[in-house]
Amino acid sequence: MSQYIKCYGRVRPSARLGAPSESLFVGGRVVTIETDNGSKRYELHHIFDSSSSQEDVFGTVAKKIVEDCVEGYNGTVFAYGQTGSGKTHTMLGPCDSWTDQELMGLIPRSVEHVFQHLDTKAKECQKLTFSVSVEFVELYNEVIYDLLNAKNKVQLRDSGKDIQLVGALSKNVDNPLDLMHLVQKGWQERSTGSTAMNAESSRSHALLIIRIKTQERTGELVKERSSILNLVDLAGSERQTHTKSSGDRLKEATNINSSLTVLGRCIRLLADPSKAKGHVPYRDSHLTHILKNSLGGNSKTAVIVNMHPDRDFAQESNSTLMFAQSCTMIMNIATRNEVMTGDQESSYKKAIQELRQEVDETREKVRTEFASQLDEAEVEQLRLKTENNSLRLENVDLRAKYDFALLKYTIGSENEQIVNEFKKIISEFSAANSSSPFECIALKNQTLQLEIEASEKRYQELQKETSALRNRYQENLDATILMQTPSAKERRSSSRPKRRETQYRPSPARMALFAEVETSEDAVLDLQCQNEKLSCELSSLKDKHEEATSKSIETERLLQGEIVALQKEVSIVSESLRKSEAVAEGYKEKVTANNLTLDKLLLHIDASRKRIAELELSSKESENRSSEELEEQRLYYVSMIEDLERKASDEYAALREELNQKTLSSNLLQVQVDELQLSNATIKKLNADLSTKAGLIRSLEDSIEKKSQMITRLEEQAVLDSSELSSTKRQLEHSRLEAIQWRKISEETTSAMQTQLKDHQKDIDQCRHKKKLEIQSMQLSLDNANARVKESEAMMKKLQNDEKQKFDMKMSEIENTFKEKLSVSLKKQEDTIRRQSLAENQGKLEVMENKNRVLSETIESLQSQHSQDTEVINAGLRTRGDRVGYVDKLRVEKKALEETISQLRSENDKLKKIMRGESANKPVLRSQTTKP
Ligand SMILES: Nc1ncnc2c1ncn2[C@@H]1O[C@H](COP(=O)(O)OP(=O)(O)OP(=O)(O)O)[C@@H](O)[C@H]1O
Repeated sequence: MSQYIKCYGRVRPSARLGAPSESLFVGGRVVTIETDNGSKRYELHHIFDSSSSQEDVFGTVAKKIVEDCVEGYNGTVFAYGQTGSGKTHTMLGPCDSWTDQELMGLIPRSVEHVFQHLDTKAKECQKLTFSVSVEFVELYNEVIYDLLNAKNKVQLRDSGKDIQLVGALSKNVDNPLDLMHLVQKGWQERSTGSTAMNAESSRSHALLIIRIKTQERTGELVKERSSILNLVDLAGSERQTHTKSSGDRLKEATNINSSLTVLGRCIRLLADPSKAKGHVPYRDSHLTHILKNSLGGNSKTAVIVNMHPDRDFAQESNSTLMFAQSCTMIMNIATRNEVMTGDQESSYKKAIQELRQEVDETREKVRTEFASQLDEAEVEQLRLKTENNSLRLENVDLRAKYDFALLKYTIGSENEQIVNEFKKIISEFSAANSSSPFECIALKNQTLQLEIEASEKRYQELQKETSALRNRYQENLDATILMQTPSAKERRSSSRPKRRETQYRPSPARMALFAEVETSEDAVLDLQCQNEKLSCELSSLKDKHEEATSKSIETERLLQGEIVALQKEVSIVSESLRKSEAVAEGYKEKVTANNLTLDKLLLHIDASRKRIAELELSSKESENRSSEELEEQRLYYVSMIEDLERKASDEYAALREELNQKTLSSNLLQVQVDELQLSNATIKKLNADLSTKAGLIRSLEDSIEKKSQMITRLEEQAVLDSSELSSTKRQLEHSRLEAIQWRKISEETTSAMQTQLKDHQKDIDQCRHKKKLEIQSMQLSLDNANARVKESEAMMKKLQNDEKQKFDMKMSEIENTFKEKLSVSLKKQEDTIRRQSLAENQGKLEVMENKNRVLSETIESLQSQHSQDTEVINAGLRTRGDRVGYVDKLRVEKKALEETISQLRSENDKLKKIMRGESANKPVLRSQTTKP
């Protein structure tokens, strides 16, 4: 991670008594300084004014660096400024204040925070162990002293990767108090002195080095992190005139100034991008050498520049601010110092297994919770059912009472009383069933109905009575009429008016009858009145009934509506329940689907990780192979060239010796020439080998190209994976939104699922991030390998060309000199040999010719003897046995003679060969000498 050095300013309170004359004006990130040459404006990461607290400074400057240190990044904080500007105040705090929560400086706060953060991490992760060690040194007059060990001298060793303090005591600590005790002890040892500006001025640069190591175990995987936290309090950067120093103080100041000058030089170079990659003179001073990694290296660095606000120090403050400005331009590349050991694959597998187990456990928990809630709901349902049953029973009881009352009522005895009793029961009933108005009204209705029926019955009875009385009255009336009406004779004589009237006098029985009729008529009238009253009552009752009926209908309607609404609600609720069940099912399915996707993703991640590992392995292998091969080739060629050089020089020496001594024969020279030819052939072969190796390198490059393509494909795959992930995320989000609408259980399930999935998501993101980092690192290593291969190839080619050229030149030189000398000596030798051999062979030839002559003479004599013998044999050997014996004897003799002849011939041939050989050697030698 590359980032610029963070630079902060801090202005101390004015030291002047009375009216201060300040030259520094702070405004957030900007500070304006008024100098003799006008006002200047500087912008840093933050400027702390004189009212800023120690806590503010620590929180802004060092807290994050300390936390990053615990996470494996190197960190440095150093204070720069003129003497008395508040560097020690900022870094350590006022004298003996490191237990004062308000005044303690950056070092005690950092120490406390390191342990706090480590403890928190250890609590979060049970398998985390850590160790903290501390070194404390000072740099005084360009010598490093150990402040923890009686100011022993310390040497610097630059391992390339980091700077080691050889001879410095490193103390292990496990709590902030112990560490601060060491710091306090060391600080007392520090070189201080009194100057004109500070009674207790630091005359050395103090370096507190805290080394943090953490080890985190996840399954088989062990993650080891190590980091260094440098807390530096520099000596004052002032000019000598201000300190009014002399003697030792002056020497100290000169040394301080020289080291700070080197620091300034390094920073100026690092701040200039065109020069930053060039040579930076870190080694010119111990201070810059120790801070090498903190300036443009592997560290997260913060600089605090301390300043006096007073006008007297404006120039110093200005140069301090210029230093700070340069620091803001320095780029550091901080990387985590982390090493992973153990079986990564199995640890990942284990982690996945643990996650799966967690998922299963959460699922089981949700399931049991859901089941318990269902049980509770069932119990509640049961309770309601029993309550309902008891109410029903009560209702039945009341109905029985009501029926009894009704029976009594229908019997008709004590109507009013029964009605009252009935009403009482009804009211009781309605009181008991206050929750059910519908039933109450129905009962009231029924009561009224019964009342009406009773009234109707009474009315009918009365009507019957009335009709019976009316009949009786009619009968009586008819009888009276009969009695009053005269017979036909009488009717005829009825024309006689008054006489008959006056003559008719009713009998007493008839009079009684009349009276009875009159009473019955009165009774009928009474009854009619009663009847009318009753009909009135009836009509009013009917009205009431109708009213009650309409009311009951209305209520019934309302209740029906309510029932319908309730039923609807119930159906909605049951529907929603069904839906939520379906949704829950859907969730379950989604969970399983998500799990499957997760599994797939994990598998995919596994596969890609394996692929990456394979690729890494193969790239490493190919890298190793190519580097090994190149190394081998280089060594081989170097050895070959050396061999050849050696051989050539040996040969050259031998030849020179031979030439000087002139004793070796031309055959040996011929052999050497042949060897040289052979070596030429070997060189050609080597050239051919080189071309094949170049082909091999080209094929390696191809394979690297292929691998990089594969990496891009993997990256594309990762992008695809991420899109897949985002779609899964969207799905999950949608599901979550759906889930919010439903019941609490579903919400809980969803939230549980969400947290679960978030965790997975986090894991997946982490895995993706790791994968990306791995791919990046692989890419980097591949690029490096490519670059190295190319470099080594170019080097090899150059080397080969150089060596070849050298070799060719040497060879041609040797060849030329050799040929020159050889041709001269060969000519001489040839002449002598030719002369000698001619002389020798001439004599031998003569001898041989003599021998030949003798032999041919012998052959001729033998042939003549043979013819003579044949004649003798033909004449003398008469018997077959004689002939055979003689022939055998002759054969033996012939054989012996033939052997002698063949010997002589071979001798002759040899001589001829020698003769011919000499003459055949001549052109070869000549051709060698004349060849270019
Ligand atoms: N921000 C501040 N608030 C209060 N007092 C301060 C502050 N800064 C410095 N001082 C006081 O100023 C005096 C000098 O400060 P300090 O010793 O820290 O300076 P220094 O830069 O370390 O000097 P030197 O380089 O000579 O060691 C001390 O008495 C200190 O308490």
